[in-house]
Amino acid sequence: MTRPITEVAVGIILRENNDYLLANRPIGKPYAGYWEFPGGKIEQGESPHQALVRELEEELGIQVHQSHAFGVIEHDYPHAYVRLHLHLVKDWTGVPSGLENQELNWQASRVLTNCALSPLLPATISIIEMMQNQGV
Ligand SMILES: Nc1nc2c([nH]c(=O)n2[C@H]2C[C@H](O)[C@@H](COP(=O)(O)OP(=O)(O)OP(=O)(O)O)O2)c(=O)[nH]1
Repeated sequence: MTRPITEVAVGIILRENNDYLLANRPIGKPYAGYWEFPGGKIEQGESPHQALVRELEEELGIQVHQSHAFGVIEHDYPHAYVRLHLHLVKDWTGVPSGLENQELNWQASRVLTNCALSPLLPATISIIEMMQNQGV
């Protein structure tokens, strides 16, 4: 039997000095306490960009003006088979805050071994590797 696919929009939010933002998954979600890129499930009829605009306003209180597709990766978790639509978000305004009580942290380096945050979601590790390989 094929598993349903959960479509997810993932924002690689970059600030002017090129740091990227990670968030800690809040209690109550699968993999609570793991670090991830902000984002969430795409609702029916939404594009990944539209989902990001909604999710990043809800979770962080920031306004996304533009985003650019960066790639798609899939991951088979025990709780779900997910397809992550990765978007680079450079054009945004506001001050990110953890509106769902999640901790936030800006990271400077794309080198995985230099990421001070642990644990990372398995698919999040692949995203950081992609960023490094593609010189983001
Ligand atoms: N946001 C995000 N999700 C990721 C990453 N890596 C990764 O495997 N995922 C997976 C974990 C989850 O199974 C799924 C995202 O779903 P979610 O539960 O966070 O979505 P949501 O905020 O819409 O949650 P919900 O409360 O509406 O259920 O994607 C990542 O870097 N960022």
